[in-house]
Amino acid sequence: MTLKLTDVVLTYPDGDRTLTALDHVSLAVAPGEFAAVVGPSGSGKSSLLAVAATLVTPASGGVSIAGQDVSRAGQAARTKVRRDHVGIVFQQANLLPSLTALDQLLVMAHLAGESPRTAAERARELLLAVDLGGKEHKRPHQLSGGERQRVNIARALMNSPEVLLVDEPTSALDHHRGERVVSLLADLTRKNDLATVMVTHDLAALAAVDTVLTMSDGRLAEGTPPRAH
Ligand SMILES: Nc1ncnc2c1ncn2[C@@H]1O[C@H](COP(=O)(O)OP(=O)(O)OP(=O)(O)O)[C@@H](O)[C@H]1O
Repeated sequence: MTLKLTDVVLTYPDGDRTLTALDHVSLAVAPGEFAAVVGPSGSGKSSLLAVAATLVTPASGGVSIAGQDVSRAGQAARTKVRRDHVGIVFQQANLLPSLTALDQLLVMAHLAGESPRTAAERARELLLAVDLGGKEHKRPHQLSGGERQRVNIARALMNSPEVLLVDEPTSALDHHRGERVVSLLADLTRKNDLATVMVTHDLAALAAVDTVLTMSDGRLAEGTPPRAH
């Protein structure tokens, strides 16, 4: 399993008490599997993504990414695992306003110390894969919301991650653009053998996923997605 959470408990201080955001959560996502996480506001979806992204350390339980146990790893080791194996797509595209689509991707490679030539090749391939061939030199304000989200996805794949974590990718998009982004995520998951976890409120998006995980009060229940046909 590429992403594995075992009996994870995450708590936050809440006045003189503690709030349990994740209450003994276990999940496993295999390469090529597209999982959606749904559930009411405050049920723990973002907390689950943050733990899987190694951005927060749970109070107890195991977190394994691409075969590496990161639950007891220090800050530097967690950053390395994140940089080498995890792609993260946030809700808002948060692209840098002055950079072209191509440069948004190259910044990532530069930060990772990759050779500019290999990086440029890979960045062009990824922009083609998200259907933005010909738009490499456009800046964010020259792109539609859906196109910006696709740049965001391509950027998350620059480090060739095994795990892709996606937070509400369709919330700023109309139905048609949202559908396109979700079907692109499904394609990329299969083609690149990614273990993808997508938090969503968008019920239409569930037709494209393999697994639906439902969070409620910090607990997780697994179900089968409704099929369109
Ligand atoms: N940094 C924090 N400090 C304290 N409590 C937090 C923190 N982050 C989240 N919480 C609490 O943890 C619980 C789970 O929050 P989380 O953001 O994971 O829910 P969510 O399902 O993603 O919600 P939404 O759909 O509204 O984004 C909530 O009760 C929230 O108030």
